[in-house]
Amino acid sequence: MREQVGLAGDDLRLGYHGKLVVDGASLQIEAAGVTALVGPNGSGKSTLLRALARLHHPDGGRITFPDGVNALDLSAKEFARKVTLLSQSRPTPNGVSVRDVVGYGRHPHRGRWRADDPDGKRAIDHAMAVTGVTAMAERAVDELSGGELQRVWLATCLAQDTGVLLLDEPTTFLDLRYQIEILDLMRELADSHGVAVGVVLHDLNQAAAVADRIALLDQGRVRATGTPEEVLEAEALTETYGIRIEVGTDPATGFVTTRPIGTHLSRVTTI
Ligand SMILES: Nc1ncnc2c1ncn2[C@@H]1O[C@H](COP(=O)(O)OP(=O)(O)OP(=O)(O)O)[C@@H](O)[C@H]1O
Repeated sequence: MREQVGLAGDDLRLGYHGKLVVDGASLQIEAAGVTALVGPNGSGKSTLLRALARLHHPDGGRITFPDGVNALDLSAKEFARKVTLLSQSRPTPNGVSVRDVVGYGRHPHRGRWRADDPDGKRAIDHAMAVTGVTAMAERAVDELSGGELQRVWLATCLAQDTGVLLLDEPTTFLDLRYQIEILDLMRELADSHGVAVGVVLHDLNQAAAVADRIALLDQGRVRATGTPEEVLEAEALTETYGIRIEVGTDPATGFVTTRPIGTHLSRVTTI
């Protein structure tokens, strides 16, 4: 059984070309839980997630596992056995089959030969099954639709079989069925497999439904962290997003719901 790990960023300062875009952010991605990062465009969500995945070197602060190990001290392979990131865009390889792309996820578990990875086939088959891509296993990934490709990349992350799973807007491109299935899958991974899931979501109602904890980012700072009920609060959301947002409770599910109010349109709640 895979070890249960979480990941914490503490007082992170992150920038581009010498300009800080995340200034002193602290965030915990707890084992056996889903932590959602929400906030307006440009508030620093992707940069923060990429830093936790070691794809963006911090100008300050620490990234540690619960045992105190500094994430930056591990070898690339050791780190890749613990943490994976589904990023917003990846270059699509030409002429490579879905099965082979999902197999990339096994790379950190392989020695010099594929035979060194006895769990590989099971992990790849399982990852393809839960993301609904088994039927397209032999197709070339460059021939897939945006949503199909998104599911293949998610399968690649799942095949990596890490204790920490970071997802940057995983529901983008997906139709309603797969959006809900991926939210369900996140909960299943956290609840049944102890995975620490950190996910960037734009849909506050999806975040409220799936997350144990939410971090609200605002201009490079974590404005609030806590349960959905604590963080999704009308005044803070209205101030953060610059649009009036009403907050209520869905009588059917008990989840917090948010409703942005436009001049001509009000949001239709889908979850
Ligand atoms: N490669 C880059 N070079 C320079 N600045 C960047 C780069 N990537 C992001 N930024 C800037 O860093 C800030 C934070 O960007 P980031 O992508 O982390 O925000 P985000 O909250 O994920 O936004 P979105 O919701 O639009 O995806 C923004 O001001 C953005 O313009």
